[in-house]
Amino acid sequence: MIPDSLTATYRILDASINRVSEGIRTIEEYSRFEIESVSHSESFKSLRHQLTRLVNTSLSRSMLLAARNTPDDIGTVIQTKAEYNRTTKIQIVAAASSRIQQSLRVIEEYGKTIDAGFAKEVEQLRYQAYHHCASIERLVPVSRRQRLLEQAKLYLLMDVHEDLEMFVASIRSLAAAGVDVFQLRDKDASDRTLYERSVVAAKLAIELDCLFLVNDRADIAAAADSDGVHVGQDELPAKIARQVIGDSRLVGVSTHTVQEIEQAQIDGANYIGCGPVFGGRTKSFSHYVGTAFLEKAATMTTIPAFAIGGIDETNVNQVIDAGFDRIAVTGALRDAEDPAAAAAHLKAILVN
Ligand SMILES: Cc1ncc(COP(=O)(O)OP(=O)(O)O)c(N)n1
Ligand SMILES: Cc1nc(C(=O)O)sc1CCOP(=O)(O)O
Ligand SMILES: [Mg+2]
Repeated sequence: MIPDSLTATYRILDASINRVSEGIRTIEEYSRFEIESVSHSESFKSLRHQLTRLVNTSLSRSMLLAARNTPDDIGTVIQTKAEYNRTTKIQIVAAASSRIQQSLRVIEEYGKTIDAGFAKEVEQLRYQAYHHCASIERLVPVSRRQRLLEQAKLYLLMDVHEDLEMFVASIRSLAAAGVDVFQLRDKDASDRTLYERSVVAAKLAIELDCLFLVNDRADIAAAADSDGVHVGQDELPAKIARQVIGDSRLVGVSTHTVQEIEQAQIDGANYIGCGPVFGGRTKSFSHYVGTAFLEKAATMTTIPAFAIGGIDETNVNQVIDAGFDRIAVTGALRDAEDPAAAAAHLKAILVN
C-alpha cells in the first residue's frame, strides 16, 4: 500500500532519527571503550540527548510510531557489499560518522515540510555533529585519509612557489575552490625546501580537510608527516614506498598500461594515476595513452583512479565520457588567469 504523504514524511523522519541515534551510539562506545576519551564520549552523548529533546518537543511521537512499518520497509533488505566488508573499527567509526551526518541532513530537509523552526535546530545539530565527527576521525588518520581519497575528484600537482607565503595562499584558495588533493611536485627544489613546504602543507591539509602528498620522495613524505607519497615507474616500488611511509599513509602509483594497473593494485597502492591522456605543457612524453586507455582502466580498477596529462576544461568531458570522474592536473590551474575560478569550474563539471 502506498502511504499518504504525511505518513511517508514521518516514516522518513523516524528511520533517519533511528539511524542518527545508532550512529551516535556506535561512536560513543568507541570513544568510551576503545580510545577512552571522556570528552569525545561526552560530546556524542550530549548530541544524542539534544536530538531526543528536539524530537520530543517538535514532533509527534505517536505519529512517528504509527508511521513505523519495518516489515514493509524495502530498505531493510538493501544491504551494500561495503557494509559486510567493514572489517576494522576505524571503518566502523567512519561509516557511523557519515551515517550521522547524512541522516541529520535528511531530517533537516524533510523536517522543513513539518516545522521550519525544527529544521533550523536540526541544522545547528548537524554542524555540531560535523565538528565532533571530524574531531574523532582526526584521531584515526587512516579513516580521514581514506574518506578524503574516496571523495576526491580534483587533484593538483603543484611546485614550491616563489615563497612559503604564496605557497600557503595558493593551497588555501584552491582548497576553497574545490581542489581535494595537493601533491608537491617540483623537480628543481632542494630537499630542504621540499621538506619545509611539506611540513606546512601537511598541517594545512588537516585544517582544510583535504589531502597533501609528496611526489617521488617517500622519505620526505614520512618525515613531514604528510598524507602520503606518489611514485612512478622509475621511483621506489609501491611496496617499498609503503614500508618507508607506513600503513596509515597513502601510496599513489603512476600507470600507463593495463599491466601496471594490475601490479599497482597487487602492491597495495591506494590510488593510481592513469596517463598521459593528452599532451600538456608540464611534461612531454613520446606516447600518449588517450581516452581508449581510460576506457579500459575504468573497467578494471578497484581503487580510485585519476586521469592525468593535459587535462583542462576543453577536454575534461572526453575523460568523463571514458568513465573517469577524477582528474589530476597541473597546467589547467597553474596557467589559468584565475586558478581558483578554473578549479571551481573543473570541479563543478566533475561532480555533476
Ligand atoms: C597523480 C599523479 N599521476 C601521475 C604522476 C606522474 O608520476 P611519474 O610518472 O613518477 O612522473 P613525475 O611526476 O615524477 O615526473 C604524478 N606525479 N601524479
Ligand atoms: C607529471 C605528469 N605525469 C603524467 C603521467 O601521465 O604520468 S602527465 C603529467 C603532467 C601533468 O600536468 P598537466 O596537467 O599540465 O599536463
Ligand atoms: Mg615520479
